[in-house]
Amino acid sequence: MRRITVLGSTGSIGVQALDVIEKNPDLFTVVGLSAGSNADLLGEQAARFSVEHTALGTDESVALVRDVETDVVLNGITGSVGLGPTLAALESGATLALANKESLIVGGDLVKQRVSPGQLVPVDSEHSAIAQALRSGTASEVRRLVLTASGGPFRGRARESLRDVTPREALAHPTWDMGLVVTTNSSTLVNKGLEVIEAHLLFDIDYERIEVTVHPQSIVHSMVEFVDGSTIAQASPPDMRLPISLGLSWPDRVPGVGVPLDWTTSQTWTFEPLDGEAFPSVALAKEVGAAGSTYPAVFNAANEQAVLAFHAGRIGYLDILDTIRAVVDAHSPGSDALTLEGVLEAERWARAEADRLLAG
Ligand SMILES: NC(=O)C1=CN([C@@H]2O[C@H](COP(=O)(O)OP(=O)(O)OC[C@H]3O[C@@H](n4cnc5c(N)ncnc54)[C@H](OP(=O)(O)O)[C@@H]3O)[C@@H](O)[C@H]2O)C=CC1
Ligand SMILES: CC(=O)[C@@H](O)[C@H](O)COP(=O)(O)O
Ligand SMILES: [Mn+2]
Repeated sequence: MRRITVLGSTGSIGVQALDVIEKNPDLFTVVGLSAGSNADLLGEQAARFSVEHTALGTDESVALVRDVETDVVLNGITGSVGLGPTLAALESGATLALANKESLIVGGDLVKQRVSPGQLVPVDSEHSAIAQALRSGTASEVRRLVLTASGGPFRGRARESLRDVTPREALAHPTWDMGLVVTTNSSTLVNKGLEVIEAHLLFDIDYERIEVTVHPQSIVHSMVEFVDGSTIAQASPPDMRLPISLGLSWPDRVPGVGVPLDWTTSQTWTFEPLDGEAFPSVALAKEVGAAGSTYPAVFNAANEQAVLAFHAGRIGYLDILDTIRAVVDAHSPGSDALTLEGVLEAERWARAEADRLLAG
């Protein structure tokens, strides 16, 4: 029986994780829950799972992770505020099932240095797919990683045609039902850019050997190409409960957690190149990833500010990418080795710089 702490239990990942746990009472028990501000739902969840320890906000989430003995911490918080809880989870010695990709991306080596072998299990669907595919080979046999992208709701559109799209249109994801930030990021392809950096950090593969292909059906969740020309892909209908369950029970699979593909009906899976002119975010993310230091933190923080401003109706859709680019260009990182204070300071600067540009 694994004891699970779910951070961000009131969100999309958190609610689906509790569904997996509830259906598998012989495998999992919940010992801690946290949310940002939704105290009502958190209270209901605590009552439903008889959980004694709950937390609201980042500081309480960190304390929860430190104080409550647990086998697995699922970090389902959204945004780089998840960094403190991620570091606390690693320090606690528990397995970290990581949906909160932002904490790995902004923390970079600071996070990696704290990870014991096998301690971090990716929950993001693409990275779970790669981790599953890598069970069939060693890292030295990998030629490249190929991340799939749905292409989002604006796939096939030219950049200029996106100037007046609304928040509602940006939230109409074609295949996944997710929280506001990651859904918006899918529409701009910033999510895929973040995921390229995440893949580099998780699997130690150079950026030149990480590619993105657009796969609108979101059935193949990513692929590993090996040195002999073999490619192993992981495929399943789009349902996060599968990678969440693997995060909670790695390396074991949870029987019945997902519905398998139906091979009795016709289906078509398509793959097409990413339109880098309409969606420059992946190329920009590779640039900031390769630059390293505090650049990924600045990229992410500028995006978080711009996404909030877009949903508040303060800026247009194309301003999101323009702002990220301008903030990244204006950034000059300190020359010293990456420190937590350095990352937090770079983030503060990037948020202020983004807000200044957006207000203008
Ligand atoms: N949803 C999905 O299918 C996928 C999500 N991911 C990643 O998983 C993470 C979560 O995404 P998603 O579930 O969609 O997001 P949601 O917006 O649906 O949920 C976010 C959760 O984080 C909580 N939260 C926000 N701020 C804080 C804070 N300061 N301290 C503690 N908890 C906080 C929210 O609480 P409250 O409700 O109180 O605001 C909520 O429980 C993101 O990093 C995303 O990129 C990755 C792959 C797929
Ligand atoms: C389900 C999941 O992992 C999301 O991060 C997903 O990747 C979003 O889809 P796209 O970014 O490919 O549109
Ligand atoms: Mn993903």
